[in-house]
Amino acid sequence: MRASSAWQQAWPAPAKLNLMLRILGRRADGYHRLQTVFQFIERCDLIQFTPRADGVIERVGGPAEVPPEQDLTVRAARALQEFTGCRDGVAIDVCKRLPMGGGLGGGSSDAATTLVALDYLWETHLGTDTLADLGLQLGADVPVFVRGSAAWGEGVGEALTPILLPEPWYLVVCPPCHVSTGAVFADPDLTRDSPPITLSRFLSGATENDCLAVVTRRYPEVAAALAWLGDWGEARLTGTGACVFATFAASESAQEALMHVPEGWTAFVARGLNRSPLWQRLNDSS
Ligand SMILES: C[C@](O)(CO)[C@H](O)COP(=O)(O)OP(=O)(O)OC[C@H]1O[C@@H](n2ccc(N)nc2=O)[C@H](O)[C@@H]1O
Ligand SMILES: Nc1ncnc2c1ncn2[C@@H]1O[C@H](COP(=O)(O)OP(=O)(O)OP(=O)(O)O)[C@@H](O)[C@H]1O
Repeated sequence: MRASSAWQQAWPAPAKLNLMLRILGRRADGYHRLQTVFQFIERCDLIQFTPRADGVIERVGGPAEVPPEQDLTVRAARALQEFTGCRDGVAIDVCKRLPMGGGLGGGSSDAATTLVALDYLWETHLGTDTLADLGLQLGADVPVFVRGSAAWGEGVGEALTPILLPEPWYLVVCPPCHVSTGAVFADPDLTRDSPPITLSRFLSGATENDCLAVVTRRYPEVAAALAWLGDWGEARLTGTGACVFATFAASESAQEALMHVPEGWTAFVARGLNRSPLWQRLNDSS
């Protein structure tokens, strides 16, 4: 068991954007078959892990609205402990900076960072493939964060092919609503029969998100954010929302747009990343 302390030693859990999202069909278990493109952004939650020798897993800090036992960090730590039979425990402190229910995958990323960090700190040595499989049991978005590469995603989002994309600046706008991913995927009006496309079709401009119509009907705030952002560039929805984003070639132009975001919406500018900062953090430790 390796020691870890101070916030400077915190592990990053970055957000993701879905640069496009197609829904090809629904499986017997209710999950949907997708095609999507994941890219990370440099905006992160931060998580501090303090290993304990007594086997106890506890969350000592985190979002008040998520009870500790339901927190994906705690659930990920328990899953790893049970899978490996490891007798170590951990105190987990989550500094939440990503909006929840925003389609940025914050909870999934927190789970992935917990799996990767504890696999190192507990010296369980499962490695990426097994951690990604374990993560998939916690959420469809967890494997991409475990693997840490921008990717073309298929299956339920777990069949991942790493890709290299331009790394532009994004303006991400978060309207004041919390989208339930489950409710969007359960909506009878959801498009579920999109024909599959190739990566090159995406690269030549097929960037639709099949959740858009249902999300904007259920959440007018998302429609308003898309309309506002559309004046600055091509406005897209990430995942099931609520966040929307647009691409900028230069940080300055993204910052200029940020200054005009209407009051009441949170927003930030962040660089796109093909490699998750989680892996840089792991390399710094090793
Ligand atoms: C929309 C995306 O964020 C795109 O990256 C993901 O597909 C959602 O990933 P996630 O939040 O990790 O999803 P989970 O926590 O596994 O599932 C939340 C809910 O979304 C639905 N769900 C999710 C992923 C998927 N491929 N099909 C689904 O139908 C399931 O009904 C589930 O009840
Ligand atoms: N550490 C955590 N951070 C955020 N949410 C968590 C966490 N643990 C559990 N949750 C639960 O997961 C829900 C979804 O949170 P999350 O921030 O991942 O949404 P999201 O960005 O819409 O995700 P996705 O794009 O994967 O659907 C929250 O509403 C919360 O109830």
